[in-house]
Amino acid sequence: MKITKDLYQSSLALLTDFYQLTMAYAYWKSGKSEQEAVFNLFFRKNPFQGGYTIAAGLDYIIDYCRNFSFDKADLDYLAEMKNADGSSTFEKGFIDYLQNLKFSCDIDAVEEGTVVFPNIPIIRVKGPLIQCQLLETPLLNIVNFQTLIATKASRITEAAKGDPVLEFGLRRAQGIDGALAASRASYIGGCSATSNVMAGKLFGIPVSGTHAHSWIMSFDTELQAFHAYAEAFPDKCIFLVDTYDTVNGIKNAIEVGKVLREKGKEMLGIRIDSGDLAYYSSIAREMLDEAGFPDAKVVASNDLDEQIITSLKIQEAQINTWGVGTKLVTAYDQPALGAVYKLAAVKHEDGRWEPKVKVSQQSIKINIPGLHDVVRFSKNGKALADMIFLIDLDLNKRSYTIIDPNDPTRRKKIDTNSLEKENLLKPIFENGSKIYNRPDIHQIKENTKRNLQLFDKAHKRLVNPHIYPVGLEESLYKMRTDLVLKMKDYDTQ
Ligand SMILES: Nc1ncnc2c1ncn2[C@@H]1O[C@H](COP(=O)(O)OP(=O)(O)OP(=O)(O)O)[C@@H](O)[C@H]1O
Ligand SMILES: O=P(O)(O)OC[C@H]1O[C@H](OP(=O)(O)OP(=O)(O)O)[C@H](O)[C@@H]1O
Ligand SMILES: O=C(O)c1cccnc1
Ligand SMILES: [Mg+2]
Repeated sequence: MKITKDLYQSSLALLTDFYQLTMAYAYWKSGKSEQEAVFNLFFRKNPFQGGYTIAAGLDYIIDYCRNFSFDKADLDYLAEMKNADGSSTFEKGFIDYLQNLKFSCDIDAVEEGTVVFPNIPIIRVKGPLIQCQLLETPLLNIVNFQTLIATKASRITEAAKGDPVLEFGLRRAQGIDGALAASRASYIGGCSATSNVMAGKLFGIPVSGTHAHSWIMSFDTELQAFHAYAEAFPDKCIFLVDTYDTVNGIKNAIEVGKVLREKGKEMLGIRIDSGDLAYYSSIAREMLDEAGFPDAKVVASNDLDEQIITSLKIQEAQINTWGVGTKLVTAYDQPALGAVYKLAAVKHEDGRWEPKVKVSQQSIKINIPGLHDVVRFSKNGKALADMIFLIDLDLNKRSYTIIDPNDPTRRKKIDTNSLEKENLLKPIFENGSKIYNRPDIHQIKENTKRNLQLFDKAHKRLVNPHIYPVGLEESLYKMRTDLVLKMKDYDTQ
């Protein structure tokens, strides 16, 4: 079993729901497999009751699509599948079809690190129906998790107000692949480093850490343990001070810090992992300052999340660096994003695109039909609104009206005079060939930072954020409403 990022670079065509394969077979049987279609991947609600979301996962998707093929073992497995009556599930002609299948879709997507909102297409896939369909499950699997964790990391780092946040989650993450993806997404979202060494090696994320209580406990005294650590790592000493008695632990750290200084080395700091973190961090700060260690940092950990960090900031806790594990990598308070992937249009033989809609009792569940794009309007470096529009719309008009897809009374008129506009969907694949230059992980992280600066703090606050306007351009809104009404009539006939 390969457990590295290479996993995404081998054949993973079977990493899909069985129904994608049964639909693929039925598309093939009914002669529809090559019909062109467009699917959009989007989510309906920002996670964590927040006001924004950070897109992540595209790099994995690029690998997935580039390596999209059924290898011999995959095909043998499918050929062996039987129906209840003993007949083959998939006939030989279909297995041969899959053997020759080459990824040939166009994919447009928002770049990783982009701030996104409900209803915006994060990924748009255009191509043969059968291929678009087979991509549904893996695309959702990848984007849902990494986007969720990048968003959680962003919230946690926003709460830390510029202090470094170290991701310590590996031991509590959802399995091996979940841990690796979480470390990657946490870095994209704003964390400074990870304790996960394999993530460091695979993705180029900085690796860092301190030491555990077991190190202290393995010696007769805490002081002996600190001295021994200082011998081994004179340049990397962050002493964990709370194994027995926190105040005494700080005293011991200072004592060893002085010995280090005599050798021309500086203790980096201390870590506190239990008790009242506001109280003990303030005591630590005072003791360190008084002893002549004003540059020594106070690291805190212990079941932290954005709410506790916010509270500790309000209490004026003297914490410089935050170690966050469990609640970050498991997205503890909301374990899934809920992004979906929906058919938006199919192309007919005469070249005409037909928009498609799924009617639902819940208006939030009605998708946005047709071939559309999304543009972000901004002014003087501040984002004002996002507009989802049909791709043949004239983008040089003086003004537009955007309408909330779930509430037609929420509208906004956009006078485009002196506004900057950016198309959020960037071309990634054209006819199956990658045309996108992938940024490295540090550039993606920078993109997150740049994107967040575009948004007013009212949209970024953790509780009851101000809703950022995202709407359908009027003519798209009308087309969608008409189509829903038409499909409802059709149903009741
Ligand atoms: N001043 C504080 N304000 C708000 N939350 C805090 C504060 N200090 C610590 N916490 C949080 O309270 C929770 C529990 O802390 P508690 O004092 O119970 O430590 P603990 O878990 O008992 O320590 P130990 O590891 O020794 O069991 C943790 O999530 C911690 O981050
Ligand atoms: O608290 P998290 O955000 O998950 O961060 C990681 C935690 O992992 C370690 O202890 P561990 O939880 O293994 O043991 P402990 O709680 O008994 O200290 C570390 O000391 C942190 O407290
Ligand atoms: O390096 C650390 O301090 C660390 C690493 C993993 C989990 N908790 C703490
Ligand atoms: Mg713990």
